[in-house]
Amino acid sequence: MGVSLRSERSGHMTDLKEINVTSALKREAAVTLKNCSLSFDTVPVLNNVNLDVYKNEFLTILGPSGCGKSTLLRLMLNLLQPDKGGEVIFGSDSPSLGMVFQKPVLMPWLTAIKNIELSLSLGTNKKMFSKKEAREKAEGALQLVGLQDFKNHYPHQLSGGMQQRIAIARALAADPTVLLMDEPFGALDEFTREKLNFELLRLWESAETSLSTVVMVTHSIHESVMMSDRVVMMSPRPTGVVDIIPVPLPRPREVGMEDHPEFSRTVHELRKQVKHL
Ligand SMILES: Nc1ncnc2c1ncn2[C@@H]1O[C@H](COP(=O)(O)OP(=O)(O)OP(=O)(O)O)[C@@H](O)[C@H]1O
Repeated sequence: MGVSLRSERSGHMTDLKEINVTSALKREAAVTLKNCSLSFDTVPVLNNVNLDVYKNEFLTILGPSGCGKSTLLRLMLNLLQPDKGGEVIFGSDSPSLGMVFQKPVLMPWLTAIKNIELSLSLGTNKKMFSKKEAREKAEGALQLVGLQDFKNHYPHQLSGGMQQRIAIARALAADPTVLLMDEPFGALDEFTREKLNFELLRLWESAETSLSTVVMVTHSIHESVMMSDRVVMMSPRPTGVVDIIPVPLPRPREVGMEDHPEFSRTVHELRKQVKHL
């Protein structure tokens, strides 16, 4: 079976045919969750989650509503800490993290480019980028998502899909190597959602971005199979990892890949799992 991997240096896709990939390559983790449990007050949410997120992979997370998927991302972002005994371990070259939420959360009084510049002037970014660099980074990021001509538009002058592209540009502007996405396209119509799915894959595959790893929470089985290398299936709360299902589809993923026999087989396997949750 042909399996495609993203080459670390160039970002180009390589077909490795008839090779047992698991044994041929030792995969390095970008982020590891080790024995992670977490409760809010007395309510247990995560129950001993163990997960390796590999460098250069596109990982999706599926699970019932309220099971703790966003909580898992917040652990990776260091916004929450696991209960005693749990650890979030980052890979050897300390990946930088970017985050995209379900809603774009743009400042309505700032233009698209000013929204991005603002994010580059906050927290640790503040020390990293001068004003001039922030402007250049913001312009570059807008170009990546194809919205350079809308840089002076305010959020209310942009469609929902365009606003979400600005949110992606904002996350990419600081050159993250790991991008965490919490149902980023959940609020969009199907047409826009599919378009942005392929745009995101193009950005991840492109040598123009520093992106190596994407972790995306989604409610859509179809989206998880179309986008990812592996799908993590979570159980209802208190949540653990039920299974991790590889998606043996070639890359680049394209429109029409739904006709690939592995697409329907993987969708079927995931549906069976969801039924038993
Ligand atoms: N800050 C908080 N304080 C108390 N409880 C919280 C907090 N944040 C989340 N929870 C609870 O933790 C559980 C998991 O929430 P989380 O948002 O991680 O789930 P989810 O799987 O992302 O849900 P959905 O798919 O509906 O977005 C829920 O029961 C929620 O009520």
